[in-house]
Amino acid sequence: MAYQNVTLEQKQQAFAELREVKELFASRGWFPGTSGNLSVRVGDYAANDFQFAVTASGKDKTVHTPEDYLIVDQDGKPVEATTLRPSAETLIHTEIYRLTGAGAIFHIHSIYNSIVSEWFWDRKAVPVKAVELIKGLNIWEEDVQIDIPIVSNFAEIPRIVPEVTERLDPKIPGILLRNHGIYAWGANAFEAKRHLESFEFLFEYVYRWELLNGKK
Ligand SMILES: CSC[C@@H](O)[C@@H](O)C(=O)COP(=O)(O)O
Ligand SMILES: [Zn+2]
Repeated sequence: MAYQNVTLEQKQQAFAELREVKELFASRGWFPGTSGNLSVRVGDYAANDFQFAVTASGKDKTVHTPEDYLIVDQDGKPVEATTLRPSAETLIHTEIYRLTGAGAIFHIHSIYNSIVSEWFWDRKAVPVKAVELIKGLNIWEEDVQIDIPIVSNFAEIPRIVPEVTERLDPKIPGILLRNHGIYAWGANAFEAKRHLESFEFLFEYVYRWELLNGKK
């Protein structure tokens, strides 16, 4: 099927949305050393007619330039001739869109998400029990325990994708890469941001809890 290319208006709107999120996350120190990447979907998931706007690879995400974003297709390939390279991790975005129908996907590296992903690697998931911010993930059961999946962090991104396919839990809007960072998503940028903030709160909570208790 031939996909409709996004219109100029859709593209400008998607880039403006990414810019706003990028600026906020940068102010929190969430893009150290050019790490992190962001995307928003443009078009209709149900009709399988969409593309997405994604951050260009290797850019300093604490500044704004005219070369910060580009539009890619569902295989992660630029839809227009450009010298920009999409994020090196675009294939993870394509797989998350395919599996979830999300409207936005945000990836950041933080000390807390990196440490807990390594600390709980033997379980392949970070367990979190009965912390109020679990509700920020739209999970409302009382005293619930959630397990946030962790996948391997291979240098070759295509090797990570099958683990994402296998381990992604439709109830949990995020997945950790071991000693690397978190991918969080939502129906739109507002929800993806709420999920990411909730995850980061939970990771700091778990880290401090483990430290207090001194054991797994
Ligand atoms: C420079 S450290 C981070 C990268 O290796 C990568 O993990 C990352 O998050 C950013 O890659 P990018 O290609 O800029 O989207
Ligand atoms: Zn990364």
